[in-house]
Amino acid sequence: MSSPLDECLLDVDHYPDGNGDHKFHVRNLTRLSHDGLPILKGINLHIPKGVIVGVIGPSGSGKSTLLRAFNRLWEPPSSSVFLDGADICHLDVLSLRRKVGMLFQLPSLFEGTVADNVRYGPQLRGKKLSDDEVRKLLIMADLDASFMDKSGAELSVGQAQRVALARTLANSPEVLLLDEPTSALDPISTENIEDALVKLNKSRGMTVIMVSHSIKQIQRIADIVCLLVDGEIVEVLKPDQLSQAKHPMAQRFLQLSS
Ligand SMILES: Nc1ncnc2c1ncn2[C@@H]1O[C@H](COP(=O)(O)OP(=O)(O)OP(=O)(O)O)[C@@H](O)[C@H]1O
Repeated sequence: MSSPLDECLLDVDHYPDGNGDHKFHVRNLTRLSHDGLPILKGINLHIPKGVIVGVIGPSGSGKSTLLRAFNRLWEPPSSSVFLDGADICHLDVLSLRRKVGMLFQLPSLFEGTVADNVRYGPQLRGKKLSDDEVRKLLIMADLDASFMDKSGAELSVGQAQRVALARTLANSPEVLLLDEPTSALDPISTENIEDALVKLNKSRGMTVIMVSHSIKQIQRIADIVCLLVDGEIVEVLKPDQLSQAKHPMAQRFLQLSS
């Protein structure tokens, strides 16, 4: 019997649409720029439930574009991205983004306190989180509950990123998309965020898809790594097998990045 990680390596055609074992299923995902140049060239990928997937590759290879397709920040063509077997183009976009939360490189907090930020998403749906619920979410994001009444403006970038994580977690996402979430942070803040992600993955089975420029970071936390070169996934490897990448551009990228 194959493990979930092995399944990620299999060709998409082995599975019919709606296979329940995968969180995401990407089929022939293609994007052209306004000038007609290919940005994504027919990506095929299965992402099993509950894994941490690292996406790495040279600058301009299409990593952010791929990530943004998963919650329709970029609208993919229909029948190319499936969440739990459902074409995401047919889902209500706001419910999709609650299920598939996203953190960016730089946190952008709203005006008000940390608690106001964390309460934001549920409040849109008419639910007011109690102080206790806010504290729990902050702790889940590896931030001390005493931060609750601080203003967003008082925080360091690393603390603000963890508030942004708690704000995302308040929507109870099943998947977290992360676009270089620690590239603006110092090593200690980076470790705090990584710890929080690993805990969320282990304790809640949250699926995490993370773009990172740091191969070391990917090796620390990812279960599986997708190497994207020039709009194509050229390798899907386990983190300890990265040195075995065969594609010449992937090898060069890995050599220069290590
Ligand atoms: N909205 C857009 N319109 C036109 N071209 C775009 C658009 N978004 C991205 N691109 C182009 O698509 C290519 C891939 O961009 P993308 O940001 O996805 O790459 P990346 O791998 O995330 O890069 P980086 O590591 O530098 O962030 C680039 O050549 C970029 O200029």
